[in-house]
Amino acid sequence: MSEAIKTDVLIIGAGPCGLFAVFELGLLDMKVHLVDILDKIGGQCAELYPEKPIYDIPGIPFVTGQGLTEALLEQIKPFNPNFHLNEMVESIEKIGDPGFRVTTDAGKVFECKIVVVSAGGGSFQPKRPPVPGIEAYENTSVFYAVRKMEQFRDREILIVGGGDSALDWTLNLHPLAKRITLLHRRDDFRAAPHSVEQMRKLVADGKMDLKIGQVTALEGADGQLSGAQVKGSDNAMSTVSCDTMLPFFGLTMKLGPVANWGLQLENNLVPVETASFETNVPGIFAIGDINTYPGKLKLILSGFHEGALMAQKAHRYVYPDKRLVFQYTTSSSSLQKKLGVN
Ligand SMILES: Cc1cc2nc3c(=O)[nH]c(=O)nc-3n(C[C@H](O)[C@H](O)[C@H](O)COP(=O)(O)OP(=O)(O)OC[C@H]3O[C@@H](n4cnc5c(N)ncnc54)[C@H](O)[C@@H]3O)c2cc1C
Repeated sequence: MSEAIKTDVLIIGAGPCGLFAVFELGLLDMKVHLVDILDKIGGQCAELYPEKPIYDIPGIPFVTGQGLTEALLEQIKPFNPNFHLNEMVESIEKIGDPGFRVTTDAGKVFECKIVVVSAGGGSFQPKRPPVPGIEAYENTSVFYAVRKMEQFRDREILIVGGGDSALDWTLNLHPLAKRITLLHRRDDFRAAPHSVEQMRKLVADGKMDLKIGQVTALEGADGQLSGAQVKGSDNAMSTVSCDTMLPFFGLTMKLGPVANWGLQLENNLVPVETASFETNVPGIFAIGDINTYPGKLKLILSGFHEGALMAQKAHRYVYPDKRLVFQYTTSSSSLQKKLGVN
């Protein structure tokens, strides 16, 4: 087990509500680390609708999902939060009163006084392609994410999909792979046009292969892939030689390990009381889409409000001897100093 990272607050989920919580906690002098299973910051806004407009963020008539994420990141810059992406929080263990040891699937350990669960609808998990027996190859020859590129050096890789992930990994892994074949069900890609252009140039130069069709079966033994049978758009069958397959079929949200943390659950949501958004476990708070209470609206603005009230109660745990004085950012020189604006 690695040495524990010590922090005041560990936030699970770097969606908009987790991000704004960093601001509210930072104003009250609490240091934060955030963990997210995604490879990017912004939760649903960045993953599901980066280019769609949001019209109901108070005071901002129009902003895209990605635009909001970038604005939140700019706002929390003075507090220098630490992000741990591509990692899923698996377990939370009570070690103090309050005090918690939090462990990720990458073996990273945090020791913190407060946990804030801002896990949205749960963890984003990859969709499994409908190929019989694929489970037997998962994590040995079939991978749904690239955590370390080096792992794929000199591999004969079949990348399946037509979106940004499929195209980005085709281009990124191309220099170190033995050979890359990109397979998509039609010769039309949803990915950024520039990436598609680069991929087509590599194909034209004979540096990689492009196939149109769908995987119908896998060939290999003991979890080691040797090829994939492909049905072409003309129904002709062929075999693509490969030792590794990377399917990128999008993500779906599943509650995941949140269910195992000793938190009360109601229809896969975490009930909280509305003065501080604390859960049934003192010191663990839940904000944003993951929580439930009478009248809850799954809106970003609700999560912002929840984060502000959560920080007030969290302060009592982190600084039990300090009295909190309510202050406005417009008029408090101490808050402005923390924001680096005076
Ligand atoms: C298409 C669409 C349009 C929308 N439009 C609007 C709108 O106009 N206005 C509005 O207010 N809202 C809108 N919403 C809803 C809004 O996006 C959500 O309310 C908001 O994203 C919730 O934020 P959050 O931070 O609570 O959770 P999320 O954004 O869901 O982020 C949660 C994060 O937690 C991570 N996570 C979960 N479990 C774990 C774990 N165990 N370990 C590590 N990480 C974990 C997930 O990977 C995820 O990144 C829209 C949603 C969709 C899908």
